[in-house]
Amino acid sequence: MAPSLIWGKNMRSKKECRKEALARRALMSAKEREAAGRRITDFLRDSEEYQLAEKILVYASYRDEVPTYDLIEGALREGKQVFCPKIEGQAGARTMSFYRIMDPEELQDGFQGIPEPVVLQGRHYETGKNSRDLILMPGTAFDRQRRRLGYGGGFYDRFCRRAQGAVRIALCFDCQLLEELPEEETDIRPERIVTESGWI
Ligand SMILES: Nc1nc2c(c(=O)[nH]1)N(C=O)[C@@H](CNc1ccc(C(=O)N[C@@H](CCC(=O)O)C(=O)O)cc1)CN2
Ligand SMILES: Nc1ncnc2c1ncn2[C@@H]1O[C@H](COP(=O)(O)OP(=O)(O)OP(=O)(O)O)[C@@H](O)[C@H]1O
Repeated sequence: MAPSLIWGKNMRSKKECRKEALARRALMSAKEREAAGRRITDFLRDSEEYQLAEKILVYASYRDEVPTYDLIEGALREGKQVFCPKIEGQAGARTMSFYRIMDPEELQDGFQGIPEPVVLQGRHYETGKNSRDLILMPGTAFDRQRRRLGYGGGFYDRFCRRAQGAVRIALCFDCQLLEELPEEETDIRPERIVTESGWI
């Protein structure tokens, strides 16, 4: 069955939008990325959502994504519980779970070379009553209506549906913002987006 699309006139495909935003992100220098990452981290730390959250579900950044290692270390130092995503299951039936880490060294290269948490007893994040838990979402492209595209796995869309009570904030460089993204009914928008220029 074809997915139901809320498709405007002349709207570009998700694939094209991803490609454009990723190409723009790749043009940032390491220095620019680092400086922008620091500003994003500072904005986030100042937010009520971050300060109130006891549990933070955060992607472990890889390649040229908005860096999250300072955030992870800071949150651990402050005594927050930090969980990172892991892709589990065989092709065709992959799902995303989160596992608690106590130290960034507990992350090891996993799915597609992304750093993932080691699976240990008692570390699994349970979706259910998740009020005040904070999900920090990665993404490839965003727009000002807070539409979001990831790498195309649908992992965050599926996970966020199960973690209804949690607050969703996406981390994004300014250059990843496009005019208007296509959206499917299953896409879940973050409640806020933070870039190096501030909040959307
Ligand atoms: N740092 C980080 N961790 C994360 C995510 C993320 O976006 N960033 N994810 C967010 O979901 C999940 C991993 N999702 C991924 C989904 C697809 C591909 C990927 O490489 N896809 C192939 C082609 C896919 C296709 O054929 O459609 C590619 O891009 O070449 C990578 C990661 C969980 N962990
Ligand atoms: N809750 C869901 N139930 C069933 N299928 C879904 C759900 N969410 C997304 N999908 C499907 O998964 C596929 C990939 O979705 P999409 O292109 O939106 O991923 P993405 O948002 O880029 O990736 P991610 O969420 O992993 O960052 C699409 O075919 C979409 O219809």
